[in-house]
Amino acid sequence: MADKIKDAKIIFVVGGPGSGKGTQCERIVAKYGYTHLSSGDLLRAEVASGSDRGKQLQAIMQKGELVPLDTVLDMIKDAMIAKADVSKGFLIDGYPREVKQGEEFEKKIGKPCLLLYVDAKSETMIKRLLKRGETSGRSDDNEETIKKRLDLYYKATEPVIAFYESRGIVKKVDSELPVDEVFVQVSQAIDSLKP
Ligand SMILES: Nc1ncnc2c1ncn2[C@@H]1O[C@H](COP(=O)(O)OP(=O)(O)O)[C@@H](O)[C@H]1O
Ligand SMILES: Nc1ncnc2c1ncn2[C@H]1C[C@H](O)[C@@H](COP(=O)(O)OP(=O)(O)O)O1
Ligand SMILES: [Mg+2]
Repeated sequence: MADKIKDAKIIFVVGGPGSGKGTQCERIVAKYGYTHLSSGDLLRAEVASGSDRGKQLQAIMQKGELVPLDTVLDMIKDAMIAKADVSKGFLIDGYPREVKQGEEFEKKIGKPCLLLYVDAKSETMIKRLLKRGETSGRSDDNEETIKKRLDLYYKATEPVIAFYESRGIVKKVDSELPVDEVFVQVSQAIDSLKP
């Protein structure tokens, strides 16, 4: 099982909260048929299940903090194994959020061929998240938690981009632009991958 995943295309999708990762992933799924796995969505599904573990996760996420590495990585790995037979490639959205997460992923699962860096200004991300918060029902889309998520992004997640830049696999897209125009850049990044 794990061997099958090793041969699959793995794309990390990294960017600040509200930068537009989920939006672009949806478009990628529609055009390229890749499997979209969002660490945040997997965690929210666990919260929705009402399990004890879900309750612990909810408390952490509401504070804008990172849940334990092993929890997220196990969830992603299980979801990848479940799709290994049918997937043309995996979009790993919202992971890694710190360099250590990337290192552990590579030890346990495999190497990414691309890191898609979805870049937007912090003012833009705040504006989008507050707007999303009007309808998302997400307990972390409020002003106080947004500020914490942004701080943590700059502190813990930006170093992830530098880490993979040294490996030459980072493609940055300008997510200040309208969704369609961002997706033109995303498509170019994906089309440039070797088969
Ligand atoms: N390029 C864009 N221009 C304008 N609004 C955008 C753009 N990309 C995303 N949004 C909006 O910003 C919000 C956050 O996008 P989302 O894809 O959920 O971000 P993330 O998954 O990175 O948190 C959503 O409400 C989305 O509709
Ligand atoms: N890889 C990861 N490691 C630790 N915590 C994570 C995680 N991915 C998500 N979480 C937790 C903490 C985040 O603040 C919360 C929401 O994540 P998300 O849905 O990816 O946010 P967004 O798409 O707005 O960037 O879930
Ligand atoms: Mg998202």
